[in-house]
Amino acid sequence: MSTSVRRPHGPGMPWALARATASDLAGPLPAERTTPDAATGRILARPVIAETPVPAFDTAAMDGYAVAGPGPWKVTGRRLAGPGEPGAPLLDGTAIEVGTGAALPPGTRAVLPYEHCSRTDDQVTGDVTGTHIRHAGAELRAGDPLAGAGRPVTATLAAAAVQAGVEELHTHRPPVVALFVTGDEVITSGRPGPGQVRDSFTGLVGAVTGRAGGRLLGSTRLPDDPAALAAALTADGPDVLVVSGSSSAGAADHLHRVLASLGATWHVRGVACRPGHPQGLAELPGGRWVVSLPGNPYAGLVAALTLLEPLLRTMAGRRPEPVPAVAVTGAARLYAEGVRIVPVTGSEIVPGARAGSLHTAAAADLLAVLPAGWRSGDPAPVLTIP
Ligand SMILES: Nc1nc2c(c(=O)[nH]1)N[C@H]1C(S)=C(S)[C@@H](COP(=O)(O)OP(=O)(O)OC[C@H]3O[C@@H](n4cnc5c(N)ncnc54)[C@H](O)[C@@H]3O)O[C@H]1N2
Ligand code: MOO
Repeated sequence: MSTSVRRPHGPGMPWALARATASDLAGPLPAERTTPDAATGRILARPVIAETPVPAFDTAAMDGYAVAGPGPWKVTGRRLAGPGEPGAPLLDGTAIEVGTGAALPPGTRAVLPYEHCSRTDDQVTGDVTGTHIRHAGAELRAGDPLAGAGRPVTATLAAAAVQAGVEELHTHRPPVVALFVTGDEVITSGRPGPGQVRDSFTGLVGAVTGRAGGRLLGSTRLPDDPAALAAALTADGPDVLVVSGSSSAGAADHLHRVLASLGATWHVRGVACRPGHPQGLAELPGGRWVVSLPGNPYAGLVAALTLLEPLLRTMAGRRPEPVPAVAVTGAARLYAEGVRIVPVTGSEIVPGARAGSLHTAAAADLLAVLPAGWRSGDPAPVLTIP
C-alpha cells in the first residue's frame, strides 16, 4: 500500500453544504413489517389504516344500568366488561347492571349512571339525561386513516394502531451503525495510564445514532493498523461505518489510504469549520457509508452532528431537520475561511472550547455555527448537543 495520499486542498466544503450533502446522499432504507410496539421510534413507510371500528362494539361509558324503553325498569341481570357476545336484546321496561366497557345488548336506550338513578330490590328508577353509550365505530371506522407515511411512530400512535385492530406497521428499517475507535493510545475502560486516553466516542455516537433513528451495533477498538482497519470496513452487517480518529495526516492515520485501496468515493472530504475540519463522508463500493470523525473529542462531536446525524436521519426515513437560528451573544475567535462552532447555553457562548476537550460542550445545550462575519447578538444556526 502506498504511504502517500492525496490530501484535500483548501479549507474544505462549506459547513452548510456538507450537512446538506450528508442529508441528501442516501435514501430511506426499505420498509419492514413489525408489530406496532416494535415500530415505536421508527418512521412510517405506509399509512396506518384502522382495521376494526373504534369502539369495536356498542359499549357502556359509565357504571350503572343499561335500560330499554321508558322506566321504571326491572333489573334482569348484570354484565361487566369482559369477553362474550352482547347477548339477547334488552326488552322494554327492563335493565341490566353494567360496568364501563361492557358490551351492551341490542335495544339499549341509555346507560343510567348509578348517581343518576335509584334502585330498590330489582326496580330501577331515574331520568335519562344522556345516553352514555359509546357506539361501535363512533370514533373510527374500519378503513379510516390514523397516520400518514413519514410520520414517526410514537408510543401513542402504536397504541392507537393496536386499538384500531392493526397488528403490523410498515416502517423504514433503522440504519445499523458500527463504530470503530482507532488509536493505540485509546482504552475503553479504566483510568488511562501514561500516554493513554479513555474513549470518548462510543457514548456520543450511540446517542447521536439513537436520536437520528439508527441502531448502534457495537463499538470496536482498533489498533493503528491499516490491515485491521481494512478488515473492519469490509465486514458484513452495518449500513454505516463510523471511524473515530485516523482522519488526519499523521503516520498512524491510515483511513484515507485504506479507503483509497478499497475504491471508496469521497462525498465530503474536509469541512470548512473549526474544529472538525478533517471530517469526511465516503461511500464504499456496494453502497455502504463511512463517516470519519476527527479524533479530538469535541471535533468528533461537531462531525457527528454535521455529517452522521443527517445521514442517519434520512436513512431512517426522517425528514431533514431544519437547523434553527438563534441570536448568540458572547465572544469567539472566528474562522476567516469558514465557520467556528462554539458551545452555547441559552444564547450565551460558553468560553474556552478546544478541539480536544468536551467539558465546555458538557456545560452547554447547543452548538452555534458562527460565520466569519458574525458579531455578538447576530443569529446563528444551532445544533442540539446530545
Ligand atoms: N499535520 C496535521 N496534523 C493535524 C491536522 C492537520 O490538518 N495537519 N489536523 C488536526 C486536527 S484539526 C485534528 S481534529 C486531528 C485529527 O486527528 P485524527 O482524526 O487523525 O485523530 P488522532 O490523531 O488519532 O487523534 C487526535 C487526538 O484525539 C485523541 N483521540 C483519538 N481517539 C479518541 C477517542 N476515541 N477518545 C478520546 N480521545 C481520542 C487522540 O489521543 C489525539 O489526542 O489531527 C490534528 N493534526
Ligand atoms: O479541527 Mo480538529 O478537527 O479540531 O482540532
